[in-house]
Formats: sequence, structure tokens, C-alpha cells
Amino acid sequence: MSNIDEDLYMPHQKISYLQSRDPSILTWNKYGLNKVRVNLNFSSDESSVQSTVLKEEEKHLGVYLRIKGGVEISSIYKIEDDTFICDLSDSSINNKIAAQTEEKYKFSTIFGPERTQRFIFDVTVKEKVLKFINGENSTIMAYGSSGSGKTFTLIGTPVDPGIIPRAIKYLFHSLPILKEYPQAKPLPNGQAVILDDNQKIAEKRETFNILKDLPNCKDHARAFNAMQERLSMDPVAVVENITPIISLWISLCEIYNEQVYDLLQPLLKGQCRPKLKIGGLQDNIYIKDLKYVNVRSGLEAYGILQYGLQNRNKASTAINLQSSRSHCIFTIKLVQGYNSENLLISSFNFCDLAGSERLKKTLNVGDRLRESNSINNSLLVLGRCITMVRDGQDKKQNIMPPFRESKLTHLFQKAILGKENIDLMITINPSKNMFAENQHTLNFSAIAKEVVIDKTPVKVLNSSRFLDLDNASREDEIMDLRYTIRELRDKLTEFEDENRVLRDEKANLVLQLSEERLQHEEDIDKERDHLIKGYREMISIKDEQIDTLKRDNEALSKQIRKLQKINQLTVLNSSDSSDDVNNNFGGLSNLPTSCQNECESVSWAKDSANTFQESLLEVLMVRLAIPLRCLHSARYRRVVGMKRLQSSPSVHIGGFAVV
Ligand SMILES: Nc1ncnc2c1ncn2[C@@H]1O[C@H](COP(=O)(O)OP(=O)(O)OP(=O)(O)O)[C@@H](O)[C@H]1O
Repeated sequence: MSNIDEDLYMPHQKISYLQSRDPSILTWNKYGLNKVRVNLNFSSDESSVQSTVLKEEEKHLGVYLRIKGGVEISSIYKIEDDTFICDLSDSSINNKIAAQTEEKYKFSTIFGPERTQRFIFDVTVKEKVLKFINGENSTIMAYGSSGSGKTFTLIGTPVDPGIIPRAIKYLFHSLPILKEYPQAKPLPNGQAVILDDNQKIAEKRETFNILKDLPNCKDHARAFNAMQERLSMDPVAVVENITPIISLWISLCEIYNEQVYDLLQPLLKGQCRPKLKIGGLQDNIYIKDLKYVNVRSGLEAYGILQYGLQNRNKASTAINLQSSRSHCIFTIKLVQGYNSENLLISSFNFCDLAGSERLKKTLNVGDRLRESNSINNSLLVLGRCITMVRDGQDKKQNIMPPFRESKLTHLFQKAILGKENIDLMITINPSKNMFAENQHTLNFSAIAKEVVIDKTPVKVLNSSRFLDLDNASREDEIMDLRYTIRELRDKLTEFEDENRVLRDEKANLVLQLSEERLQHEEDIDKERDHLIKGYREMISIKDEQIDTLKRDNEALSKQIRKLQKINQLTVLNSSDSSDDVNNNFGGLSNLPTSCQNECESVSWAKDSANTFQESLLEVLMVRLAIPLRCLHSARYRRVVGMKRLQSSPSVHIGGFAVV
């Protein structure tokens, strides 16, 4: 250890608490009530590990129910010991499907709204922490609808910490002081390696770097210290046969929209959080490249947890102002032993599932809707997997549930199959308007409660195969390759299915297109025929009009010719010798042929019944300038074809008043 630079860890003033010891460590064993001796069993003989006799209750998955506090409990719910009863006869819940009057759900323990965080921790987790120190793996999963209190139960608040901070506290309370530098590190594939001096320094620097970036670290430190004071009187467990190698590591990741992200990975400005892959096979599924951060005290672990939680995807929905939009997995790993050949690795997973959501209630759209769909889908797969495990166990059949359909079930398949300690913390909001959500959650819990744990949890021991990193990584590579082959095969089948669907869709579209084209052509033909018919009709109407006009024109020309003759006669016989009349009538005798056209064009513009007469008058008065009084004579009237001209002294023609 000589080359380790002690100055490297000189605490920055702001994070000085990180280097101080937990008060719990200083008071370690001071309140040593109910001491528990933990005996580490390093025997690699599995039969010795499996010889432990399970209690009847432990043979099934542990399913706890927590009823949310601070809300009015609906009268339809009743608690009788460990049984939760829903009164389905209540008309207000409008449950049309219900055939029976009540539904009963049995749980390992029911925590009413009055139960404190501490009580819940004591019942559900405390003993598991000791098992964890003793080398066993455990998982606690919080399941419930959005806003029912999953995050509150697991994380809690600074004044009312949940299961995880209490577990951290209790763990460090029970362990002796850990060495300044970690001696061994867990590998992603579940094994562990001994660290050399440089690696030890690098790991310690990593922890320091994360904590120095933690905003509000003083608040977190204060919250944690306050919690420690409250917990200091708790009974502690004491590990008596401590091994020379003992290191604690934590990781935090989330499954968001079916992608795994490392929440402890510090990012540069503008850098996106990288997506992680899942590796391994069957009983050894793990997240590749997930970061494990070394911690030496509860305070450090709490700080790192807070750092990661700040990176978690949260958003406001109509149901919960701070709704978790992802499944979040917090893992504590403990590596203990004597040398690389005798290392025992245990892990404790805390999984805060995102809440199931009814889209009608959350009013989600856009990103929130996409998240809801992905959350609901993965919870649906979880439900299907648990149901199939239960059914398989019932019928003693080897059914393989669709674990790979979601990242969550893929990761926890060993625990769901009952090969590892797993407990479910079911949370419900007991208000009446959450009835449908609660029924769904309770039905899920009823199935989960029947899953049998078929093996005593097996301890993970380092075997000689994993003695050095080279071997471990080669083993890892083989597993990776196997996994990739399987993944590629799955993808190929998926692609083939998709391809078939697409081909069918294409054929349908081509058919549809040709049908539409035919239909379109028919429409065009119909339209064209219709237009042609219309034009033809219009042409025949116009022809008729032309004929009428021609006839009118001929009649007009006849009249004009008659007028010309009359005019000549009038000039010869007229008793009216006024100059005007003479001039005009003289002009009329020389009436040019264009005058006939004038008459014609005027009559064209008219549309009244007397068109022809009016046109004639117009020609006589305007073009030939025959005074109105002359037109009153019987001769003109006869020519024009009118019995009598208007008595009015003026006639309006073409907008001009002719007097
Ligand atoms: N047992 C309880 N007593 C008092 N308050 C509670 C309790 N459980 C939850 N709450 C409060 O209810 C609100 C919603 O709780 P929480 O965020 O834990 O729900 P959730 O189930 O995690 O929701 P989501 O799935 O949307 O993330 C929070 O303000 C929390 O403090």
C-alpha cells in the first residue's frame, strides 16, 4: 500500500462529512443489544448450503401489502389479520364483472396506513440484511399503481427515510470499520477479483469524484446524520468472524423505455447517458458495464444513492407530481473472503418499479404516453411471467415464461423463477377512485403469493475458474457470444415474422391500388361522357339561338327595306316641310346597309319581349334621327308593328334620353 497517495483524499471542506466515520461506526457495538452472530460459510459444497430447512411461509414468495397513509380509506376495504378484503357488493364501485360479493387476498404481512417506515423495515428487510452479510442474495420489488407509495416506501423522505437508507444504515451499523481502500471488486458477471494498489486508488478516486459533484450534499449529510441518531438505539447484528477481505459496492440503474441506463455514470456536459446491454445466460443474467462504486460508510452510500436518484427520469402526471417514469434498481454488493480463491459475493437488490397507469386517468400524451406504454407493457410481461411460473409449478411442467420480452423480467428471471430470495412490496392507495387500479394490483399479488421458492438460496462463491481477470473476461466473452448468438437468432425470427407481415401488407396495398386505379379510370370516363353530353346540349341550344337570331335578322332587314321605301314616299309626299324632317328623311333614303346591322346589334343586346320593335325604334330615332313626333304617325306605327307609341315625350334607349 506504500504507493497510495494519502493526500489524494484530503477532503474538500464541502464534503468533509464523507471522510468522517459514521456515528454508528464510532458507537459500534455500544448499543449491542440482541447481538447476532453471523457465520460465513465458505464451503463450495452446494449440498451443505442447501441443507437449511425452510419454514412453511418461506417456501413461497414473500408478498407484503402496504396501504398508503394520509388518504381516506374507502369503506369497501377491510383488513382481517393478514387478509385484505374487498367488498364487491358496494354499488358505488360499479363493478359489473364481479360475480361474488367479496374478494379476499392473503399477504405475508399487511401494513396499515398507521404503520411507520421503521416498522416496515424491521419486518421486511432487517433479517434480510443479516442474510446478505451471511452471503445470500435478496431482492425487494415495490409494485403498485402510480402514486400508491412505492418510492416513498423504498426511498422515503429526508425526515422519514424508507427501506433503502435504513438498510444502508443497518448494514454499516452491523459491520465493523471497513478498510480505507477496497481490496476486492465484484465483476458484472457475478464473480469478483482482488484489486492491486493502482486499482484501489482508482476506485477510491471514482467514489470521491462522484461525491464531490453531489449538489446539496450538506442537506443529505444532515438528513442521514439525523436518521442515524434515530436509529442508533436499534438492536444491531455483529459480524464476529470478520474476514481480512471485505468491501462494499453499490450500483444504481434504471430501465427507461426498455433501455438500461447507469445512473452513477458521471457525464460530461452535453453527453448522453449511454445505453447498457444485458448479458449472461439463464441463472446468471447481468448488466454489462454497469458501474459499481466502492463505499466505506453509510454516509458515502447514502450520498452516492442521492447522486444517482437525481439522474432518474421523473415527471409530473395527473396522478403523481413526482412520478417515476422508469424501473429503478439499487444494488448493494458485498465481497468478503480470505484470498482470490475464497471470495463470497452477495447482492441485495431494491427495485422501485414504475407505477402501472391507466391512460384515462394520467391524461398522458407525447413522451409521457410513450413512457406509460413502455411501463405498462413491462409490468404486463412481469405479470405473465409470474403467472406462468406459478402455473408451471402447479402442473409440475417445465414452462419457459417469456422473460426476454422485457428488460425487467430478463434481469430478474432467476428470482422470479424462485431460485433466489425475492419479496414483493405491494402498495395501494385505498381511496375509492383507485378501485380498478387496486383490483389489478391485488390480483397480481395473489398470483405472486402462490409462486414457490423451489431452492434454498445458493451462495455465489468464486471458483478457481474465476481466479484472475483474464480467465474471467474470457468466460465472460464466451457467455457474451452465446448470448449474442441467441439474441441474433431471436432477432432473425423477429425479422422474418416482420418481413412476412410487411410482404402481406405490400400485397394488400398493391391490390388496393389497382382496384382504386380501376375505379378512378371508370370515374374519369363517366366524367368525360358527362361533359361531352353537356357541351353537345349547349351547342344545340346555341344553334337554336343562332337560328332564331337569323330569323329575327331577316325580319328586321325586311322591315328596314320597307322603311326605306316608306321614307322615300314620305319625302315625296310629306306635308311637313320642316328642315329637320326633310334632312333626316333625306338621310333615310340613303340609309346605308350598315344601318341594318346596327338594328341587328341593338336587338341582340335587348332581352325584353319587344326587342325587335325597340331595336327598330332605336335605329329610327338614334341612328336615323327621326324626330319622335314623326314616329307617332300611323305609317311609322304600322311599319314598326306597334299600335301606339308611348305617350311619354321621352324614350330611354341605351341609357340616353331621346326627346
Ligand atoms: N404511506 C404514506 N404515507 C404518507 N404519504 C405517502 C405514503 N405513501 C406515499 N405517500 C406520498 O404520496 C405521494 C406519491 O408517492 P410515491 O411517489 O411514493 O408514489 P409511487 O407509487 O412511487 O408513484 P409513481 O409510480 O408514479 O412513481 C408522495 O408525495 C408521497 O410522499
